[in-house]
Amino acid sequence: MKGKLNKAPVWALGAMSGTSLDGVDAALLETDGQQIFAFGDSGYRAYTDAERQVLRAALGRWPGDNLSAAQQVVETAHTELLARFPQAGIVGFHGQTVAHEPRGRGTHQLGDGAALAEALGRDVVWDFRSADVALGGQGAPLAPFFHFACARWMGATEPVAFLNLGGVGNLTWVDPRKSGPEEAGALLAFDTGPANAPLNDLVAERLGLECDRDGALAARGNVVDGALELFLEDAYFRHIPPKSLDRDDFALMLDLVRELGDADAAATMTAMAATAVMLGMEHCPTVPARLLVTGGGRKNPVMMAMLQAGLDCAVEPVEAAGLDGDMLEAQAFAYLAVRVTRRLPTSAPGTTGVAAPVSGGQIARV
Ligand SMILES: Nc1ncnc2c1ncn2[C@@H]1O[C@H](COP(=O)(O)OP(=O)(O)OP(=O)(O)O)[C@@H](O)[C@H]1O
Ligand SMILES: CC(=O)N[C@H]1[C@@H]2OC[C@@H](O2)[C@@H](O)[C@@H]1O[C@H](C)C(=O)O
Repeated sequence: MKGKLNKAPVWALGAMSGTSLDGVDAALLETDGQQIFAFGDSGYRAYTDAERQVLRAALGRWPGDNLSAAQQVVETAHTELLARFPQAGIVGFHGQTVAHEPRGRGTHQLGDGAALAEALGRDVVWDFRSADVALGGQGAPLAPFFHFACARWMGATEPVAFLNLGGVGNLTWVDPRKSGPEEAGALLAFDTGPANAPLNDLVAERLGLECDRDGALAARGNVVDGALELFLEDAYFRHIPPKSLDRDDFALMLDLVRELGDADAAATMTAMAATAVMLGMEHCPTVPARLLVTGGGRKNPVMMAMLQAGLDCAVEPVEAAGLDGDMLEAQAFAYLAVRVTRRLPTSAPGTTGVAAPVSGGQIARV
């Protein structure tokens, strides 16, 4: 009887606080840990400017540093948002990545799952990345197993690719004809390069803006080839995936546009993000039928046009396939939470470079 119950779909609530530090996304998903049965309500809780400053100060810090204020920000924002969704029995809590060095000190997500479980009175799955890193994987990206389920849900019959343009960019090539996400050759995933984070930092520093909304600034500028070429010389682009990045691994690219006017600097940084994706696409086993774009960067028409101009496949927001590009990552952590409770793998050699499929995550029970 227990085994039978374990296969039933459940409603799970996923929460993601991404590298662009804008806020927390939460979304409900009905799943058995393999198939998507239904998408549910979602919500967003922005960080205040004061909270964002506290989080920024925590970037690059590791456990043992005094991070109690930042941890409190993460836990309070999540508790406030997640309490709005009493429907879900289980919560998938990613937390806030503040440092990521898979070949060095590890990976660090702020937020204590046990504290959140107690505050919400619900079981919380958390610490999704550590086990993969401990076993030699990159610990990221983790959304690819969910991308496989999305491709199946869409009815895809040939390879498709998902691109997340968040603070960092990450690409997943999916072959939906494979039996499952852990099968060899089903997935290839990796971080492509910086996406919005350095562009946000540029416009914040120069103009006090949160982002280059709708690509308005980049649209008025010209791409400066010399700066773009210097950026593309970075060895990261030649590394064979899987590979992953920390938010600020490319922070020095701000120096490459330091002498440029605002519009040219924005256009050049937008081209840097788009060209990094184009180079990433060359690593895919086949040209996918379509590149479905999720994350905030899909709302930047300049970035999207540059991608379409440089690629041989259709470049479309995930909404073209019936998905929600603002919530895909939150949904992914709802999906992964159910997989963890059912001891199904959450990463594999093709997604993080881990030697064998691994089921990561800890479960904090109430
Ligand atoms: N209308 C818009 N025009 C241009 N850029 C936008 C727009 N809306 C959002 N963005 C960009 O998208 C970013 C937010 O993207 P998203 O929420 O996907 O990132 P994230 O989840 O925090 O990052 P990651 O996926 O790396 O963890 C914003 O910080 C901004 O740079
Ligand atoms: C260490 C970490 O938090 N990485 C994030 C980051 O943001 C985008 C990209 O870099 C991706 O690798 C990952 O997030 C998504 C949700 C993932 O794991 O799939």
